[in-house]
Amino acid sequence: MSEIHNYLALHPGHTRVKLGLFELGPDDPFPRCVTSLFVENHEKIPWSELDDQVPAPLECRSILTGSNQFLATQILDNWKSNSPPPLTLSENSAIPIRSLVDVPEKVGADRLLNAVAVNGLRKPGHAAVIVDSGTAITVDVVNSDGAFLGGAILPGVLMGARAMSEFTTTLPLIDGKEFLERLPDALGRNTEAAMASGLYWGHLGAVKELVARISEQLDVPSQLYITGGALPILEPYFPNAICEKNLSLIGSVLTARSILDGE
Ligand SMILES: Nc1ncnc2c1ncn2[C@@H]1O[C@H](COP(=O)(O)OP(=O)(O)O)[C@@H](O)[C@H]1O
Ligand SMILES: CC(C)(COP(=O)(O)O)[C@@H](O)C(=O)NCCC(=O)O
Ligand SMILES: [K+]
Repeated sequence: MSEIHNYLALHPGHTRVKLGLFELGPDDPFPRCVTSLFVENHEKIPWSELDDQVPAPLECRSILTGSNQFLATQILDNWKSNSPPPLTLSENSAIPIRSLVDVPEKVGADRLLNAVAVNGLRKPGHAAVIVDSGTAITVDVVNSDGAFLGGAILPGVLMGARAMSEFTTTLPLIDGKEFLERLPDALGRNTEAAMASGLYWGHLGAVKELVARISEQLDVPSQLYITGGALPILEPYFPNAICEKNLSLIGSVLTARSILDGE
């Protein structure tokens, strides 16, 4: 009987560390999520919360990926002494995807991992457009053969808020949590409200425009996948999209299997 493995995936981004525990058999197209949690970068990883659910160290394969190298090194330095160190990715060529871009090694591993996950989930014969709205926003494409074609990179919502206050002498720093959790009126009647409107609705508009323009270039039907911390903002406006908060973790687990099983 083929063996199902447990996987612990950690993905430090520029805002949060995403962690998840998954199960995956050798022939499964994608892993089953047992549990996942997201920890703000300034907070400690609550290992004790996971301890009940994480199997004994030697029975669990672990992988550490992510766009934030600084945080990845910190996690590695503080790795639990009774567990074997996690698999890390020193180069993109270890990620099981063909990359048809100018310089494949320069692509953020997070973008390729999302694409690997989508290749496990995608309808056969369909291409996919992948939106990851996090610290930065990426809108990428995999073609119907599963190759990564590149896409667009733009500032994330909170980065935009920070930039407006840093690059002007007049605009305040508005509280991200507040405006992201309450739908702003498009017609803002004071500075803060106008900034909240621009950031919120501008983010939605930018993503819609990029998805439309990129989809137009595809010669086969495509599916839309959305992930990232701003997923709750986008989800209501893309009723046909597949929304998956764990996309980068799923891609990490599929990558770990491909490396460890030498597929
Ligand atoms: N409650 C929220 N609603 C909508 N968007 C949010 C919320 N909280 C955070 N965000 C957005 O998500 C981003 C963090 O997303 P995340 O996927 O964790 O980042 P990273 O790209 O670094 O992995 C924030 O910078 C912000 O733009
Ligand atoms: C664009 C990114 C900063 C996104 O990072 P994130 O918002 O997920 O933390 C990351 O994918 C990256 O550093 N990319 C390198 C350049 C490239 O992908 O071409
Ligand atoms: K992102």
